[in-house]
Amino acid sequence: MTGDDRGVHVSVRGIVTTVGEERSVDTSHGTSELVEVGLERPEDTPTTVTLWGRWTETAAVLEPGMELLVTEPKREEYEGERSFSTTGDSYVVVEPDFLVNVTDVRQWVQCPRMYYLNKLSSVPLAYPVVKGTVVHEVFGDLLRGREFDEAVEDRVAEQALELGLLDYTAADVEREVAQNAQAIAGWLQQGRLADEDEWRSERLLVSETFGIKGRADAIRRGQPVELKTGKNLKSEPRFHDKIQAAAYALLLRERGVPADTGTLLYTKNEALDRDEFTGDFSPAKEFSIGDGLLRFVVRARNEIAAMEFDADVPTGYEADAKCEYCFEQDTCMVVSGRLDQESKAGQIGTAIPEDEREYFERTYDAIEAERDAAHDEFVKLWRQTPAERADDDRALVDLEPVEKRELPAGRWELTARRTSAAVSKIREGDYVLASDGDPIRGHAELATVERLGDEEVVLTADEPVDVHRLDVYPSDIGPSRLLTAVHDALLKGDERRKDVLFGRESPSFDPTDETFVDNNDAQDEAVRMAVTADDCALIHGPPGTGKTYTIAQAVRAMVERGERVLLSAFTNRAVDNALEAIRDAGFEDDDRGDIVRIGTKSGVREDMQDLRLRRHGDPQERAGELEDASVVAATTATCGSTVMREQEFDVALVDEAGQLTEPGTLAAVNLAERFVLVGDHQQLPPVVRADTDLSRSLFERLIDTHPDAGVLLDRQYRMSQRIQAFPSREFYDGKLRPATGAVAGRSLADLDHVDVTALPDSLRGGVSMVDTPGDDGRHTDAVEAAEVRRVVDAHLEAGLQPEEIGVIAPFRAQVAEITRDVPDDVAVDTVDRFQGSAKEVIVVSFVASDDLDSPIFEDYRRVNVALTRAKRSLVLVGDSDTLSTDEVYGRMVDWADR
Ligand SMILES: Nc1ncnc2c1ncn2[C@@H]1O[C@H](COP(=O)(O)OP(=O)(O)OP(=O)(O)O)[C@@H](O)[C@H]1O
Repeated sequence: MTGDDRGVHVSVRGIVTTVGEERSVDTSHGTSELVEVGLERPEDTPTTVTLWGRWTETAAVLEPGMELLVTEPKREEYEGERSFSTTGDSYVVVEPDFLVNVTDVRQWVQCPRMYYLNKLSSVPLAYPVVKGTVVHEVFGDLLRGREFDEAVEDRVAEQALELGLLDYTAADVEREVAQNAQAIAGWLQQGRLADEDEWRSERLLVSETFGIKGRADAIRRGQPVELKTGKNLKSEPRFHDKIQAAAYALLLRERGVPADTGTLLYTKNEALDRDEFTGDFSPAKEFSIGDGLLRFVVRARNEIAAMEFDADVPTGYEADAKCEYCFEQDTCMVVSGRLDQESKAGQIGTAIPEDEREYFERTYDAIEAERDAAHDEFVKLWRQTPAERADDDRALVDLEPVEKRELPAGRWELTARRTSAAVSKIREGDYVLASDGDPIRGHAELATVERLGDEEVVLTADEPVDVHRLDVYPSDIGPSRLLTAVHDALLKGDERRKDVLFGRESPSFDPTDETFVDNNDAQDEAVRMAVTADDCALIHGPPGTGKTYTIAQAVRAMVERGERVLLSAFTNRAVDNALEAIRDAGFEDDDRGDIVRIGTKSGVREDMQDLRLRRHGDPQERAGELEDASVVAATTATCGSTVMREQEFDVALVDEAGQLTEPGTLAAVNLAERFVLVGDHQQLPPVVRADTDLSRSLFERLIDTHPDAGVLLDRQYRMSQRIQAFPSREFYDGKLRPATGAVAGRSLADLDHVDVTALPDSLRGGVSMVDTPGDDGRHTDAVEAAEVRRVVDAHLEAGLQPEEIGVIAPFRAQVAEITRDVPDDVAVDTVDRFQGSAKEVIVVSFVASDDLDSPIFEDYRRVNVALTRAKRSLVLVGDSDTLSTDEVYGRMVDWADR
């Protein structure tokens, strides 16, 4: 038993070991089916649970290894053995930690194949979808009391970019949306007259019992309301629409709200011409939600969870769906044909080659593993205590609500005071769960972090909430976009491109003897390859070798040739750095074309805001700005967005390619005829949650497969020769050299404002080791932190400016410990956040007193990044004995200690 044996919410939970045959038995209520399931329980004895009646349908999808939860079971003792069986109140949940979206359940009920297709290829840019979004937003606005015309106008303007790309004018869309919204407004009005309506819009509901999550369009007097922008002239809502409302009712019930009625609002009904049709024109259709329907929802959800357990592919035979009436039939047949899958609709076209199918399946599984890992993050919202969440840097706790201010459009600005200087992953611009202290069972709202100061945090949200806690919102949009990228590359991609990606053909180049960079041969060659590549070019740039500079020269040369360029990178920072270099190269002055930066306000750096494409406004203007731009810059994640997937480029240039997964890279390169990847696979690898081969970048694989398409930038403009020596030898086969004599000879003594004689002898050598015994802290080391502070102070006293000094530590806790006592302008951060930047002086705190069990040591590439941030002086602080237990770090200590 988990939880309280005698409590109300009793349940039995375990891992399935055996699934018996279905049997019929005669009971006092007639004949009934049953299946016995063996369960292993982590902290209890193994047991058996008998699933009765329609729960045998769930038993049919069960397999050993799956986790099973049965609520409200009956307990039986027989000859000392305890067993369980379902009761009339029970729910049976397969893999309860796998969170299925309500919209997925709806789709699955329509056709399991449709659910699968939707996973592979996210929603394309299409007018009905955009209009649907606008109507939903207007609905929310009306609920919050916003004025009708203003809401329609503003929400249409918000979708200007999408609408413009689809060639719709604002006036046309406003007219149509107004018609749809009229139905809602009228219906709302009736409720208001009765003066008993209690509404709230867009509610996020996550169920820890049923493994379901979703956002209900609205809750009215505790009952779910779903909006559909279609018509329905029958008196009953459509079955799959009912399923959606019923799922929300289930989640509300879990919270103790007695939801038993669903309402579907078909907004188009009111807009129809009544003379043409006969039928039920009322937009709102209510239906009652009984236990049978709720159990149906859970069984459908179980089918999805069971299928995802071993990443099976549904065939469509699972459902009664009629393929000939399905508007997805063609797509379904094409996907079945290309991937040689069995499907009810049948196959058309020829299958992609064996190796591509194998790649597809392997990558699909790896992405699904990422999705599972994202789900684990959700589960932590209720499994971990607030303190554990805070320790994991995934929450800010102990906030005190200060103010709730209503904003003009009915949204809210929420201010809370921070009671500690705790660190977390939460940043300005992030989407977070703002809650009263319990993000799952309490009151929680999805909110945007507008400002995050040391004292205060300011958020905006649809509804007011007393903010006591913020949690990172574990979105799974990432995996969905990755799947789409793989689908687009393999099923829709160009054949020649795939020949190159799969190593069947070598990339070709169209030679030119033009010179692009006159003082650096490797850079010159890199730009030449980038400009003349028919398929792809790979630029390997170790630290400080002018990757950004090379990218700027390449983009300039490409635009000069009349090409349209997509400039992308893993992080916003790299995108903005590249743009800065392009501007520095005089791009705009030459009037060669426009640059457009796509990103959120908080994601884009201040000095690039003028390039940022605004989304609000007139459709034709917004779309024109994007379509006319000769350079479009965005992160690779944004390249997977609906709008970007519609764009076409001659060439995609992707920076930080060593940090991108294969599908992450494909999201950008899918949009262009040819591509250039720039990166360094000896620095940080792709960040992935699950241990799969997604952690190897496409860049690294292609450098291996097509060495001739690659070029190494071998001259670095950053580090003194003394600093460069070790990383060059260990990580770049000794090929890295200083670009000039001046770079080679760099030292603190060159800086006019620095008096080197004021530094202790031990810190004058360019690379130094400060040996500390350390303390026993796991994530912090106070002794080491104190030493780091002394080193920083010594440099400040010698005249260095705080902003010329950087400190790198492996854990955020150590970062916080050090930050407390050094001046604000000294940058203190983890390796991951230091990649791509450099300082005159870098101090590295290793926090290793007993073993090398820390993120910085997981991978030599992290240490490489840490060591190569320094220009003139590098100070390593740590326990040299512990460090020397590893061969590479032993050599590092010898080098530093020289
Ligand atoms: N060919 C060149 N001639 C003169 N200066 C150059 C040249 N290439 C690069 N530089 C200079 O070297 C410095 C480092 O270049 P850049 O920032 O492009 O390096 P990077 O490889 O992008 O660095 P990181 O490793 O941090 O990504 C810059 O100040 C840049 O202006």
